[in-house]
Amino acid sequence: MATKTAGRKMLLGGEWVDREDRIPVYDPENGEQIDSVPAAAKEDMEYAIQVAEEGAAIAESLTVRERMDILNKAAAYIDERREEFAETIAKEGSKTINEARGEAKRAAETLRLGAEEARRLTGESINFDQMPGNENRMGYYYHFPVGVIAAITPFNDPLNLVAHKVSPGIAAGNAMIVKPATETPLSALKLAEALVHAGLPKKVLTVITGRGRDIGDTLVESSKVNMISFTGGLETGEAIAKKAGLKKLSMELGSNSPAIVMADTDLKKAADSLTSGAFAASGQNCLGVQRIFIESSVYDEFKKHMTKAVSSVKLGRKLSEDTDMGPLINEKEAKRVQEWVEEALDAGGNILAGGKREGALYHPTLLENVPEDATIVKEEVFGPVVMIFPVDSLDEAITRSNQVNYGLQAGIFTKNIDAAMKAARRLHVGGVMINDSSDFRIDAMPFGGVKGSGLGREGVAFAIEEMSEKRIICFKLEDF
Ligand SMILES: NC(=O)c1ccc[n+]([C@@H]2O[C@H](COP(=O)([O-])OP(=O)(O)OC[C@H]3O[C@@H](n4cnc5c(N)ncnc54)[C@H](O)[C@@H]3O)[C@@H](O)[C@H]2O)c1
Ligand SMILES: O=C[C@H](O)CS(=O)(=O)O
Repeated sequence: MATKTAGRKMLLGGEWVDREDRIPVYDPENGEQIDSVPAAAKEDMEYAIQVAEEGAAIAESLTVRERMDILNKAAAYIDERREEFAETIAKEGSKTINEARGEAKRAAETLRLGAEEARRLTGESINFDQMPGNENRMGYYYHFPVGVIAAITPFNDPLNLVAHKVSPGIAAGNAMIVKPATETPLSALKLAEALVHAGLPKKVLTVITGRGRDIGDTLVESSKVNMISFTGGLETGEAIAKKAGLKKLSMELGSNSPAIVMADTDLKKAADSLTSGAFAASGQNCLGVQRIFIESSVYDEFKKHMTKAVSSVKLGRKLSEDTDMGPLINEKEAKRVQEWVEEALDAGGNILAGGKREGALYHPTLLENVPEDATIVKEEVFGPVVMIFPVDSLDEAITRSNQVNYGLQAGIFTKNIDAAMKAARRLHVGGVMINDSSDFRIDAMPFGGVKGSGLGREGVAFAIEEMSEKRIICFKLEDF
C-alpha cells in the first residue's frame, strides 16, 4: 500500500482547517489511497455559508484591477507548477498525464479569461427619451454581483471545471463556496492554494470537502446562497433544482453526443477524430462521442477505419507518456459500462473492438447493430464505448441524433456546406462542430446544452453574466 501522505486540509472561512473524520482519496488505477481530505459536517457547511455572506461584501469591494491581478497571478501560479497540478489530476482521477497537462494548461487560461472579463463587465446608457415625456431623463445600467455562489463540481475535470466557476465568480465580485467531487477533491484544493497565494482575501473562497449526504442539502437549500452553479449528472441536477428554491441556477449536465459522417468526407480522418472524441478521459467526458451515424454507402469502409483506430488506442499506466487511455473513476463505473454493453449484445448488438474489463479499466469499445431502445443508446454511457449506425440520409441522421433527452454538442463530417448548415440548424444541441467531433471546446466559447444537458451557458464571458445582476440608474433632471 502507498504510504498515506499527510492529509490535506480544506479551506473554510479563510483558514486551512482539518477534521478528524476524513475521506480517503484513491488512485483508480490501483485502488491505492493517495491522500485524504476532511469530511466536513453539516455545521461546517452552515459556518461556510455564514462566512460567505461576509465574504460577499469583501469580494464586491475588490476593485476590478484587484480581481484581475488575483486571477492573473493564480494563473501564473498554475503555469509555474503545471506538472504538479497535472500529476494531482492524473493520480486522483482517470486522466493520463498528457490529458492532465492539457487540463492544467486550460485551467490557467480559464483564470486569465476571468481577468479579461472582469475588465469588460460594464453596462451601457439607456435612451429614456425614446418614450415621449422622458426628455429630461438620462441613465445607464451596470452589473453587480449575485452575492454567494455555491459551485458544485464533477470528478472528471477536477481542476478546469472548478476554474470555470471560480474565475467568473470572482471576476464578478462574488463569494464562492466550492464543493468538489468526493472522488477528486485534491485539484480543487490546489486551485484554492493558487488563489490564496495570489492574494484572494479571506472569506471570499471556501473549498469544502465532504460527503454529499452530509453537506449537500445544507448548501443547496440555504436561502443565503444566491446561486447554484452545478456541473454533474442529470439526475443530481434535477434533485438539486427541486431542493434549491428561489435562486439562480446554472446547470451543466449530462450528454449523449452524436456525430454524423457523410459520404463526401475523408473517412479515415473522421474515424481518427471520432476515436479521440470517444475515448478522451476514458469516455468520462460530457462531450464524448457516443453515437455515430454514417451514410450507408460508406458504412463498411468507415467501419474498417473506425475499428482499426479504436483497436489502436494505447492502454497503460496513467503517468506513462505514451498511454492514450486510463481507467474509469472506479471499478463500480467500469462494471456499469460492462453491464450496459452486455445488455446491448443480448439485444442483438455486436462488438467490433474492445468489450473487456480489467478492474476499473474498460477497454475502448466499438459496437454496431445496437437497437435504438438499448440503455447504452438512450442514456449517457460516460465511459469508453462508441456505437456506429448506418443511415440512408442526412435527415435520418439528424432525426436519430435528436432522439435522446440530451443536447450538448454534436459533430458532422462533410464537405457540403448545405449539409453542414442543415445540421447546424436542425441538431437540437448547444453546439455543432463541423468537421470535428462533438468533443471540441475552447474555454472562451459559450458552453452548455438543451434538454437534459442543462440550463444556461458557461464559458467565462457567459458565466460572468449569469453570476451578475443588472441595476438600472435613471436621473430625472430639471432643465438641461
Ligand atoms: N455539461 C458539462 O459541462 C459537464 C461537464 C463535466 C461533467 N458533466 C456531467 O457530470 C457527470 C459525471 O460527473 P459526476 O459523476 O461527478 O456527477 P454527479 O452528479 O454524481 O456529482 C457531481 C457533483 O454533485 C455532488 N452531489 C451529488 N449529489 C448531491 C446532492 N444531493 N447535493 C449536492 N451535491 C451533490 C457530487 O458530490 C459532485 O460534487 C456526467 O453526467 C457528465 O456528463 C457535465
Ligand atoms: O466533461 C465535460 C467537459 O466540460 C468537457 S471539456 O473538458 O471542458 O472540454
